[in-house]
Amino acid sequence: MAVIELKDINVTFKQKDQSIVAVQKESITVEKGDIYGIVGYSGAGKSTLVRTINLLQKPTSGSVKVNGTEMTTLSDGELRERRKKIGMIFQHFNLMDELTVFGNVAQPLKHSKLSKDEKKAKVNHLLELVGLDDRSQNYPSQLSGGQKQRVAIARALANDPEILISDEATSALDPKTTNQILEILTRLNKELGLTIVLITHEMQAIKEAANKVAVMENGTIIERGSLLEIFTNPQQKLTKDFINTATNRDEALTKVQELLVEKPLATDERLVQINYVGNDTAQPLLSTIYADYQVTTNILYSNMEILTQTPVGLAIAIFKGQPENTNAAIASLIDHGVNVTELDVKQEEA
Ligand SMILES: Nc1ncnc2c1ncn2[C@@H]1O[C@H](COP(=O)(O)OP(=O)(O)OP(=O)(O)O)[C@@H](O)[C@H]1O
Repeated sequence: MAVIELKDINVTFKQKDQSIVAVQKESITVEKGDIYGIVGYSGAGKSTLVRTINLLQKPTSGSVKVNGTEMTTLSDGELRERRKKIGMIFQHFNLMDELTVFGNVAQPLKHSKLSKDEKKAKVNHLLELVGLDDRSQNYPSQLSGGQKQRVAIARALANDPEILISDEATSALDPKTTNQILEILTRLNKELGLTIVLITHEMQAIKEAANKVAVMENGTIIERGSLLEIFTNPQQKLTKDFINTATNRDEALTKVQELLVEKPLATDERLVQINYVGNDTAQPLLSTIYADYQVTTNILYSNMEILTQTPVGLAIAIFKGQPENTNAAIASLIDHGVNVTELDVKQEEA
């Protein structure tokens, strides 16, 4: 079931002497239970597009449906009610410094019909959900960045939202804390059936949490698909760049290239990148190419990820053998569904 349907969204910001097109005729559908990642560099239009979901940003034109209701034509009162069901978290947490952790989480419940005791129980339950029940009387200044973001998550859940929008929520955090936050979001997605839209400039974060991905550039989505599709068969250069960073392939290739300056390839050696998906890992196949073609494999780097329950592997290796044998070995690997790309020793390939 589609929970969010953005259709033909345009957002243009008019300034004195120019207009900035932030989102250009873009559509996106988010199904219930998705963790939908939107990745792109700063200025791509991610926040602007996503802020149209709760009309924090009014689209210049286009339709915004949440659970089938057109949001752009609601009265102010109706919109206020609907917005309560769409929680948001941000890069800089946006907590109120003068309120305790408890006070911050209780803030959205100020006008709710719950009794004082019910509110208290609810806030304590939310703090338990994010593992901060022992810090309820602290002030934000007494917390780490990761803890502040956990308070922000608890606050975003106060009105039992169906949708959580995470706008660069992990961008100010170190990698370990980022993973803790992403684990919390993944758990809330599973346990509460929370639909999450995750905006980030880091494909790594998408890889950890999302099941669907859209890549955005210059106000448009240039590529979209399931996490597995995007990681195993990216089409656009920008998508490939993001993935190469997220799988540490870029870093590994730079090291390999440095190594090859010291010890260049022999004439019967070739540098290759091997990609495979699924359970029949490339490993046994690489041993068969020695038996069948007398081509030896020297693996310089390898990385395996489990993406939505599917193993996805990447290796950088040197094949050594007679040229015609190496060609036949590569053809055989490709026949078996293993993707083999010859790498330029000096320069990065697109
Ligand atoms: N209120 C505004 N007035 C004018 N221009 C704006 C406004 N908000 C965003 N823009 C412009 O719209 C474009 C898209 O910005 P947006 O914030 O959506 O990008 P983003 O991909 O979310 O990047 P970031 O993560 O840096 O916020 C940018 O060129 C930005 O300068």
